[in-house]
Amino acid sequence: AAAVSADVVIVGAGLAGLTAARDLVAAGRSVIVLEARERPGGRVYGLPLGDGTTSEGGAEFIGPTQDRIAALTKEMGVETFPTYNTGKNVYYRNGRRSLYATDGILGAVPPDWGVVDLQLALLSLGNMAKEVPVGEPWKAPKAEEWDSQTFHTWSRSHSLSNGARFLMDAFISSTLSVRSRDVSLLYVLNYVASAGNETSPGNVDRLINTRNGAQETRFAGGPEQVPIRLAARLGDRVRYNAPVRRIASTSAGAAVTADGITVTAKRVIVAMSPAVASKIDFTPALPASRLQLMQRYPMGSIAKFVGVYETPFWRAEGLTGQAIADSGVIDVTFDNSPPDGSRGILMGFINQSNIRRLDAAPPEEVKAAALDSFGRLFGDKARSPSLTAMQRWDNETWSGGGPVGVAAPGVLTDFGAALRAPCGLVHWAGTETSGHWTGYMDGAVRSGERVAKEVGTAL
Ligand SMILES: Cc1cc2nc3c(=O)[nH]c(=O)nc-3n(C[C@H](O)[C@H](O)[C@H](O)COP(=O)(O)OP(=O)(O)OC[C@H]3O[C@@H](n4cnc5c(N)ncnc54)[C@H](O)[C@@H]3O)c2cc1C
Repeated sequence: AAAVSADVVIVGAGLAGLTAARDLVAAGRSVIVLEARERPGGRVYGLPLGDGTTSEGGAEFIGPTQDRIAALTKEMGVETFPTYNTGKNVYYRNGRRSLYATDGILGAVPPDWGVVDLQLALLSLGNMAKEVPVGEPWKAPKAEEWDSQTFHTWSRSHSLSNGARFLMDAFISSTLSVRSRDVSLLYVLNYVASAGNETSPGNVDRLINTRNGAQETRFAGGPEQVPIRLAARLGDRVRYNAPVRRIASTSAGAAVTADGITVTAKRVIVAMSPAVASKIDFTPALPASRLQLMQRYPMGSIAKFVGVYETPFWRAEGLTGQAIADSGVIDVTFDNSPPDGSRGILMGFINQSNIRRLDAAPPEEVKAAALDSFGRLFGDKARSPSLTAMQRWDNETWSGGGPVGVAAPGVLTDFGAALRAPCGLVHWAGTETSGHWTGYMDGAVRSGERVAKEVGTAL
């Protein structure tokens, strides 16, 4: 095995690790990045369609106030374009398909019965989120109370109609890909609070909307162009196929052992979700707070399915390509066509419950179920794409699910501070550690910038 030494060794070449490497190199430090996969980007991935092109298989969109990923995108010379959003959205509920406009005051929320209840509940959610210090939800005055219940418990304490209940759960599954009973109310409040920047406080609308929200903008050539170009700039500082197995710290420094290479360094940055970091063997053992946090911060479950068509035919029918459904394996869709619309690509999310049910199903079975969903939502033409592809994040060893790690009741108040607190020579990054836009690419970049400063000061 090769033996290398550097000032800092970074574990993980996702956006967080690569950003930290960029900043440390700029500060004159020597850096080695060890990446388990054969590619950079982690949860940002160009899914091969089988004809030499790709579609967004993981992260896809950015939106207003996501300033740090926007700046990095510009720095890497990657172009962006607006998500296709002209026309009506499809709402499929109780076996009925209806169409709705999204330019009214409800934005992306379908006008179901009970939408007034829903708006009142969302309003109260927004007001509670204003009391949450971004990135430090455990310091909210009512942290104990809010972290003692799931989002499900809280939402049911409002006299919500069936439609409003469905949409409340859809809000959680479409943003976190967990069920609303899986996640603490405090976690959700922090997620809302984090959907902003230093000058514009977070709010629910910015999380869920396409126009003026987190789904507003896409990347020409896919967002993976950003980590690919950043990794290329870092050159042979980034080592692939190097899963880190062990991190040992002594008074002399740290030794990080990966398959095929050992790196000794003054400081270590672990840049990944807490659940994935828990696979690494740490010597001496991590403090209990951190070890236990890593046992309590599971990933959501999610897959993305795409179908390729000669044209984006739904556009000609006055549809955005966006849908919300209460049945079928696909519950949310988007138009993933290239910027010039030269062909049509429809993308469907397969949420936590649906992908879990299909856990052992062969790909053909998932494909048939997904095409059935597309057909119900967008008509028979949607049943016969020329190409299809699927990315099942739950099957990815080095992600363990997606899009983000979540916390059940009690975790943030009792263990949250361990998300970012350095442990000896080991520092933590990854979108889960971010204040603003935790869970998003922007949060990953922010965490990389924060940890580079932290380590720079410590060196
Ligand atoms: C389906 C899906 C849709 C999403 N949609 C969006 C979206 O539209 N917009 C948005 O902003 N965000 C979206 N996200 C979230 C976004 O992808 C993440 O927030 C972000 O990419 C996380 O970056 P990271 O660097 O923190 O972690 P990761 O990308 O997970 O990077 C961690 C890296 O560490 C590597 N690694 C893990 N273990 C080891 C080890 N032991 N040794 C060496 N390397 C290791 C992994 O291979 C990976 O490369 C989505 C995610 C998914 C899955």
